[in-house]
Amino acid sequence: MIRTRGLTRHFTVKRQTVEAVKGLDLSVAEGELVALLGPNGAGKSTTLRMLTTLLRPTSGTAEVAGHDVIRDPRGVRNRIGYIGQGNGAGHSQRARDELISQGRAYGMSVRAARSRAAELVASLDLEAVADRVVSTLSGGQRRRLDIAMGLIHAPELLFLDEPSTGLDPQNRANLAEHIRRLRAERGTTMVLTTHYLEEADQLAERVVVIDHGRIIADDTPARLKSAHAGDRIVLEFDHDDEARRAQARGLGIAEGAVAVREGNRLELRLDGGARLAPKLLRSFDEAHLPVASVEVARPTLDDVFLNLTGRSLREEGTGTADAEESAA
Ligand SMILES: Nc1ncnc2c1ncn2[C@@H]1O[C@H](COP(=O)(O)OP(=O)(O)OP(=O)(O)O)[C@@H](O)[C@H]1O
Repeated sequence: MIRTRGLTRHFTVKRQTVEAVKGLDLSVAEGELVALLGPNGAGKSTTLRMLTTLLRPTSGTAEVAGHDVIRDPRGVRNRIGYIGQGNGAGHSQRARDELISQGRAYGMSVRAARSRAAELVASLDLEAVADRVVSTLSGGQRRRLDIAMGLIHAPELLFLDEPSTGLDPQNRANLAEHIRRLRAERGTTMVLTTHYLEEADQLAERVVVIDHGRIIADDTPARLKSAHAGDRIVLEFDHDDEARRAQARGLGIAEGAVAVREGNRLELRLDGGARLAPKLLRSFDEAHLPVASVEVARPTLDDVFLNLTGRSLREEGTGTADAEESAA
Protein backbone atom coordinates (compact mmCIF):
# COMPACT_ATOMS: atom_id res chain seq x y z
CA MET A 1 0.00 0.00 0.00
CA ILE A 2 2.93 2.32 0.73
CA ARG A 3 6.51 1.97 -0.37
CA THR A 4 9.10 4.70 0.01
CA ARG A 5 12.75 4.58 -0.87
CA GLY A 6 15.18 7.21 0.36
CA LEU A 7 12.35 9.67 0.93
CA THR A 8 13.92 12.98 1.93
CA ARG A 9 12.71 16.51 2.58
CA HIS A 10 14.81 19.56 3.36
CA PHE A 11 13.55 23.02 4.25
CA THR A 12 15.58 26.17 3.96
CA VAL A 13 14.99 28.59 6.78
CA LYS A 14 17.04 31.79 6.85
CA ARG A 15 19.68 30.19 4.60
CA GLN A 16 19.96 27.24 6.98
CA THR A 17 18.96 23.78 5.78
CA VAL A 18 16.64 21.80 8.02
CA GLU A 19 16.74 18.10 7.19
CA ALA A 20 13.22 17.20 8.30
CA VAL A 21 13.12 13.70 6.78
CA LYS A 22 16.30 11.84 5.90
CA GLY A 23 16.15 8.92 3.49
CA LEU A 24 13.07 7.12 4.78
CA ASP A 25 12.51 3.52 3.62
CA LEU A 26 9.02 2.55 4.72
CA SER A 27 6.66 -0.18 3.53
CA VAL A 28 3.09 -0.57 4.72
CA ALA A 29 1.01 -3.55 3.64
CA GLU A 30 -2.71 -3.54 2.92
CA GLY A 31 -4.85 -3.57 6.07
CA GLU A 32 -2.08 -2.57 8.48
CA LEU A 33 -2.62 -0.07 11.30
CA VAL A 34 0.69 1.70 11.74
CA ALA A 35 1.68 4.47 14.14
CA LEU A 36 4.59 6.79 13.43
CA LEU A 37 5.82 7.66 16.90
CA GLY A 38 8.37 10.33 17.72
CA PRO A 39 8.98 13.56 19.59
CA ASN A 40 8.04 17.03 18.33
CA GLY A 41 9.98 17.90 15.22
CA ALA A 42 10.96 14.29 14.45
CA GLY A 43 9.60 14.56 10.91
CA LYS A 44 6.29 12.71 11.25
CA SER A 45 4.04 15.40 9.76
CA THR A 46 6.50 16.12 6.97
CA THR A 47 6.49 12.41 6.09
CA LEU A 48 2.69 12.32 6.08
CA ARG A 49 2.48 15.47 3.98
CA MET A 50 4.78 13.94 1.37
CA LEU A 51 2.80 10.68 1.32
CA THR A 52 -0.44 12.61 0.86
CA THR A 53 1.07 14.76 -1.96
CA LEU A 54 0.75 18.00 0.01
CA LEU A 55 4.51 18.43 -0.02
CA ARG A 56 7.01 17.51 -2.71
CA PRO A 57 9.95 15.38 -1.61
CA THR A 58 13.44 16.84 -2.03
CA SER A 59 14.59 13.41 -3.19
CA GLY A 60 13.64 9.75 -3.04
CA THR A 61 10.48 8.00 -4.18
CA ALA A 62 7.12 7.12 -2.71
CA GLU A 63 4.37 4.95 -4.10
CA VAL A 64 1.05 5.27 -2.29
CA ALA A 65 -2.01 3.13 -3.09
CA GLY A 66 -0.43 2.12 -6.39
CA HIS A 67 0.44 5.65 -7.57
CA ASP A 68 3.62 7.67 -7.52
CA VAL A 69 3.34 10.81 -5.35
CA ILE A 70 5.33 12.93 -7.80
CA ARG A 71 4.22 11.57 -11.19
CA ASP A 72 0.57 10.97 -10.29
CA PRO A 73 -0.51 13.00 -7.25
CA ARG A 74 -4.14 12.99 -8.36
CA GLY A 75 -4.16 9.19 -8.52
CA VAL A 76 -2.88 9.12 -4.95
CA ARG A 77 -5.39 11.70 -3.70
CA ASN A 78 -8.36 9.83 -5.13
CA ARG A 79 -7.47 6.76 -3.15
CA ILE A 80 -6.54 8.17 0.21
CA GLY A 81 -8.14 10.08 3.04
CA TYR A 82 -6.14 12.61 5.03
CA ILE A 83 -6.99 14.07 8.38
CA GLY A 84 -4.54 16.82 9.20
CA GLN A 85 -3.84 18.46 12.53
CA GLY A 86 -6.98 20.33 13.55
CA ASN A 87 -8.89 20.21 10.23
CA GLY A 88 -12.34 20.96 11.64
CA ALA A 89 -12.43 24.68 10.83
CA GLY A 90 -15.11 26.93 12.24
CA HIS A 91 -17.67 25.98 9.66
CA SER A 92 -21.17 27.34 9.75
CA GLN A 93 -22.67 24.33 7.96
CA ARG A 94 -24.39 21.53 9.81
CA ALA A 95 -22.17 18.50 10.39
CA ARG A 96 -24.15 16.24 8.07
CA ASP A 97 -24.17 18.85 5.27
CA GLU A 98 -20.46 19.34 5.68
CA LEU A 99 -19.99 15.62 5.09
CA ILE A 100 -22.25 15.61 2.05
CA SER A 101 -20.42 18.62 0.56
CA GLN A 102 -17.14 16.83 1.05
CA GLY A 103 -18.52 13.76 -0.75
CA ARG A 104 -19.71 15.97 -3.60
CA ALA A 105 -16.24 17.53 -3.82
CA TYR A 106 -14.94 14.01 -4.45
CA GLY A 107 -17.40 13.66 -7.32
CA MET A 108 -20.01 11.52 -5.55
CA SER A 109 -23.69 11.89 -6.48
CA VAL A 110 -25.95 13.61 -3.91
CA ARG A 111 -27.63 10.31 -3.23
CA ALA A 112 -24.38 8.41 -2.71
CA ALA A 113 -22.93 11.20 -0.55
CA ARG A 114 -26.07 11.28 1.61
CA SER A 115 -26.11 7.57 2.18
CA ARG A 116 -22.39 7.42 2.91
CA ALA A 117 -22.72 10.39 5.32
CA ALA A 118 -25.55 8.61 7.16
CA GLU A 119 -23.44 5.48 7.46
CA LEU A 120 -20.47 7.39 8.88
CA VAL A 121 -22.62 9.45 11.24
CA ALA A 122 -23.89 6.17 12.68
CA SER A 123 -20.56 4.41 12.92
CA LEU A 124 -18.83 7.41 14.52
CA ASP A 125 -21.61 8.02 17.05
CA LEU A 126 -22.45 11.42 15.64
CA GLU A 127 -26.25 11.01 15.39
CA ALA A 128 -26.98 13.36 18.25
CA VAL A 129 -24.96 16.20 16.74
CA ALA A 130 -25.23 15.56 12.99
CA ASP A 131 -27.77 18.34 12.53
CA ARG A 132 -25.89 20.87 14.58
CA VAL A 133 -23.65 23.57 13.16
CA VAL A 134 -20.05 22.33 13.14
CA SER A 135 -18.72 25.27 15.19
CA THR A 136 -20.88 24.18 18.16
CA LEU A 137 -19.37 20.68 18.37
CA SER A 138 -17.02 19.70 21.20
CA GLY A 139 -13.36 18.87 20.50
CA GLY A 140 -13.98 15.11 20.55
CA GLN A 141 -17.09 15.33 18.33
CA ARG A 142 -15.23 17.57 15.92
CA ARG A 143 -12.36 15.13 15.68
CA ARG A 144 -14.80 12.30 14.91
CA LEU A 145 -16.39 14.49 12.24
CA ASP A 146 -12.89 15.06 10.79
CA ILE A 147 -12.48 11.30 10.55
CA ALA A 148 -15.86 10.93 8.86
CA MET A 149 -14.77 13.64 6.37
CA GLY A 150 -11.60 11.71 5.64
CA LEU A 151 -13.59 8.53 5.02
CA ILE A 152 -16.46 9.92 2.95
CA HIS A 153 -15.10 8.68 -0.38
CA ALA A 154 -14.31 5.22 1.07
CA PRO A 155 -10.54 5.50 0.69
CA GLU A 156 -8.39 2.38 0.80
CA LEU A 157 -5.87 4.19 2.92
CA LEU A 158 -6.40 6.74 5.68
CA PHE A 159 -3.74 9.07 7.09
CA LEU A 160 -4.33 10.68 10.46
CA ASP A 161 -1.94 13.35 11.68
CA GLU A 162 -1.98 13.50 15.49
CA PRO A 163 -5.65 12.47 15.67
CA SER A 164 -6.00 12.89 19.41
CA THR A 165 -3.95 15.98 20.10
CA GLY A 166 -5.92 18.39 22.26
CA LEU A 167 -8.37 15.76 23.46
CA ASP A 168 -8.73 14.77 27.11
CA PRO A 169 -7.88 11.17 28.03
CA GLN A 170 -11.50 10.04 27.92
CA ASN A 171 -12.10 11.44 24.45
CA ARG A 172 -8.77 10.06 23.36
CA ALA A 173 -9.79 6.56 24.45
CA ASN A 174 -13.14 7.01 22.73
CA LEU A 175 -11.48 8.08 19.48
CA ALA A 176 -9.09 5.13 19.64
CA GLU A 177 -12.08 2.83 20.01
CA HIS A 178 -13.68 4.33 16.88
CA ILE A 179 -10.48 4.02 14.89
CA ARG A 180 -10.15 0.38 15.91
CA ARG A 181 -13.75 -0.35 14.99
CA LEU A 182 -13.59 1.35 11.60
CA ARG A 183 -10.49 -0.62 10.88
CA ALA A 184 -12.16 -3.90 11.86
CA GLU A 185 -15.35 -3.16 9.92
CA ARG A 186 -13.79 -1.83 6.75
CA GLY A 187 -10.26 -3.18 6.71
CA THR A 188 -9.00 0.30 5.79
CA THR A 189 -5.21 0.62 5.95
CA MET A 190 -4.37 3.33 8.47
CA VAL A 191 -1.25 5.32 9.16
CA LEU A 192 -1.32 7.73 12.05
CA THR A 193 1.22 9.93 13.76
CA THR A 194 1.31 10.42 17.48
CA HIS A 195 3.52 11.42 20.32
CA TYR A 196 1.23 9.75 22.84
CA LEU A 197 3.00 6.59 23.91
CA GLU A 198 -0.11 4.89 25.21
CA GLU A 199 -1.97 5.58 21.99
CA ALA A 200 0.74 3.98 19.87
CA ASP A 201 0.97 1.07 22.27
CA GLN A 202 -2.73 0.30 22.53
CA LEU A 203 -3.91 1.19 19.06
CA ALA A 204 -1.24 0.31 16.57
CA GLU A 205 -0.21 -3.16 15.51
CA ARG A 206 3.05 -1.79 14.29
CA VAL A 207 5.01 1.17 15.61
CA VAL A 208 7.58 2.98 13.51
CA VAL A 209 9.75 5.06 15.83
CA ILE A 210 11.07 8.20 14.13
CA ASP A 211 13.74 10.50 15.51
CA HIS A 212 15.59 13.34 13.76
CA GLY A 213 14.02 12.39 10.42
CA ARG A 214 15.05 8.73 10.50
CA ILE A 215 13.40 5.44 11.39
CA ILE A 216 15.17 4.09 14.46
CA ALA A 217 12.90 1.10 15.16
CA ASP A 218 9.97 -0.61 13.48
CA ASP A 219 8.03 -3.52 14.98
CA THR A 220 4.98 -4.52 17.04
CA PRO A 221 4.79 -2.75 20.42
CA ALA A 222 5.35 -6.06 22.22
CA ARG A 223 8.44 -6.97 20.21
CA LEU A 224 9.90 -3.47 20.51
CA LYS A 225 9.56 -3.68 24.26
CA SER A 226 11.11 -7.10 24.58
CA ALA A 227 13.97 -6.26 22.21
CA HIS A 228 14.83 -2.77 23.42
CA ALA A 229 13.79 -2.43 27.03
CA GLY A 230 13.84 -4.50 30.17
CA ASP A 231 11.67 -4.38 33.26
CA ARG A 232 12.22 -1.64 35.81
CA ILE A 233 12.64 -2.13 39.53
CA VAL A 234 12.24 1.19 41.31
CA LEU A 235 13.44 1.31 44.91
CA GLU A 236 13.32 4.09 47.45
CA PHE A 237 15.50 4.31 50.52
CA ASP A 238 15.37 6.70 53.44
CA HIS A 239 18.79 8.16 52.67
CA ASP A 240 20.82 8.89 49.55
CA ASP A 241 23.76 6.99 50.93
CA GLU A 242 21.70 3.81 51.27
CA ALA A 243 20.60 4.10 47.67
CA ARG A 244 24.23 4.52 46.62
CA ARG A 245 25.27 1.36 48.47
CA ALA A 246 22.25 -0.51 47.13
CA GLN A 247 23.24 0.50 43.60
CA ALA A 248 26.61 -1.23 43.89
CA ARG A 249 25.09 -4.27 45.55
CA GLY A 250 22.20 -4.48 43.09
CA LEU A 251 24.50 -4.42 40.08
CA GLY A 252 26.46 -7.30 41.61
CA ILE A 253 23.30 -9.42 41.68
CA ALA A 254 21.40 -8.34 38.59
CA GLU A 255 23.71 -9.20 35.75
CA GLY A 256 23.41 -6.91 32.73
CA ALA A 257 21.24 -4.40 34.60
CA VAL A 258 21.49 -0.64 34.13
CA ALA A 259 21.14 1.44 37.27
CA VAL A 260 19.99 5.05 37.45
CA ARG A 261 20.11 6.77 40.82
CA GLU A 262 18.64 10.11 41.76
CA GLY A 263 19.01 10.97 45.44
CA ASN A 264 17.39 8.25 47.51
CA ARG A 265 15.72 6.67 44.46
CA LEU A 266 17.32 3.81 42.60
CA GLU A 267 16.02 2.42 39.32
CA LEU A 268 17.32 -0.82 37.89
CA ARG A 269 16.51 -1.73 34.29
CA LEU A 270 16.85 -5.42 33.64
CA ASP A 271 15.18 -8.50 32.21
CA GLY A 272 13.10 -10.73 34.50
CA GLY A 273 12.44 -8.00 37.08
CA ALA A 274 9.70 -9.87 38.93
CA ARG A 275 11.93 -12.91 39.35
CA LEU A 276 14.92 -10.92 40.63
CA ALA A 277 13.11 -8.50 42.95
CA PRO A 278 12.85 -10.88 45.97
CA LYS A 279 16.53 -11.78 45.66
CA LEU A 280 17.52 -8.11 45.60
CA LEU A 281 15.33 -7.32 48.61
CA ARG A 282 16.86 -10.19 50.61
CA SER A 283 20.32 -8.97 49.75
CA PHE A 284 19.54 -5.37 50.80
CA ASP A 285 18.07 -6.68 54.02
CA GLU A 286 21.22 -8.68 54.78
CA ALA A 287 23.30 -5.54 54.18
CA HIS A 288 21.05 -3.49 56.52
CA LEU A 289 19.74 -1.34 53.72
CA PRO A 290 16.08 -0.87 54.59
CA VAL A 291 13.90 -0.43 51.50
CA ALA A 292 11.20 2.23 51.95
CA SER A 293 9.27 1.27 48.79
CA VAL A 294 9.64 -1.00 45.80
CA GLU A 295 7.86 -1.23 42.47
CA VAL A 296 8.38 -3.61 39.57
CA ALA A 297 7.18 -2.25 36.23
CA ARG A 298 6.95 -3.80 32.78
CA PRO A 299 8.60 -1.78 30.01
CA THR A 300 6.72 0.91 28.10
CA LEU A 301 7.38 2.35 24.64
CA ASP A 302 9.02 5.26 26.44
CA ASP A 303 11.61 2.85 27.82
CA VAL A 304 12.17 1.69 24.23
CA PHE A 305 12.70 5.28 23.10
CA LEU A 306 14.96 5.99 26.06
CA ASN A 307 16.98 2.93 25.29
CA LEU A 308 17.34 3.83 21.63
CA THR A 309 18.06 7.55 22.02
CA GLY A 310 19.04 8.18 25.63
CA ARG A 311 16.08 10.59 25.86
CA SER A 312 12.59 10.22 27.21
CA LEU A 313 9.64 10.90 24.93
CA ARG A 314 7.46 11.65 27.92
CA GLU A 315 9.68 14.39 29.24
CA GLU A 316 11.44 15.59 26.11
CA GLY A 317 14.04 18.14 27.06
CA THR A 318 14.14 17.47 30.79
CA GLY A 319 16.78 14.75 30.42
CA THR A 320 18.57 13.13 33.31
CA ALA A 321 21.10 15.87 33.97
CA ASP A 322 21.49 15.18 37.66
CA ALA A 323 21.09 11.43 37.41
CA GLU A 324 23.97 9.05 37.85
CA GLU A 325 24.00 6.17 35.45
CA SER A 326 26.08 3.04 35.57
CA ALA A 327 25.92 -0.39 34.04
CA ALA A 328 26.71 -3.83 35.43
N1 LIG B 1 7.37 24.43 6.31
C1 LIG B 1 8.48 24.28 7.03
N2 LIG B 1 9.50 25.16 6.95
C2 LIG B 1 10.62 24.98 7.67
N3 LIG B 1 10.84 23.97 8.52
C3 LIG B 1 9.88 23.07 8.64
C4 LIG B 1 8.64 23.16 7.92
N4 LIG B 1 7.87 22.10 8.26
C5 LIG B 1 8.58 21.40 9.16
N5 LIG B 1 9.78 21.95 9.39
C6 LIG B 1 10.84 21.46 10.29
O1 LIG B 1 11.07 20.10 9.97
C7 LIG B 1 11.27 19.33 11.15
C8 LIG B 1 10.24 18.21 11.22
O2 LIG B 1 8.95 18.77 11.45
P1 LIG B 1 7.60 17.90 11.49
O3 LIG B 1 6.47 18.86 11.62
O4 LIG B 1 7.61 16.97 10.35
O5 LIG B 1 7.80 17.09 12.83
P2 LIG B 1 6.75 16.22 13.63
O6 LIG B 1 7.46 14.99 14.00
O7 LIG B 1 5.50 16.08 12.85
O8 LIG B 1 6.50 17.10 14.91
P3 LIG B 1 5.11 17.43 15.70
O9 LIG B 1 4.86 16.25 16.57
O10 LIG B 1 5.51 18.64 16.49
O11 LIG B 1 4.06 17.69 14.68
C9 LIG B 1 11.20 20.31 12.30
O12 LIG B 1 12.51 20.71 12.60
C10 LIG B 1 10.40 21.46 11.72
O13 LIG B 1 10.73 22.67 12.38
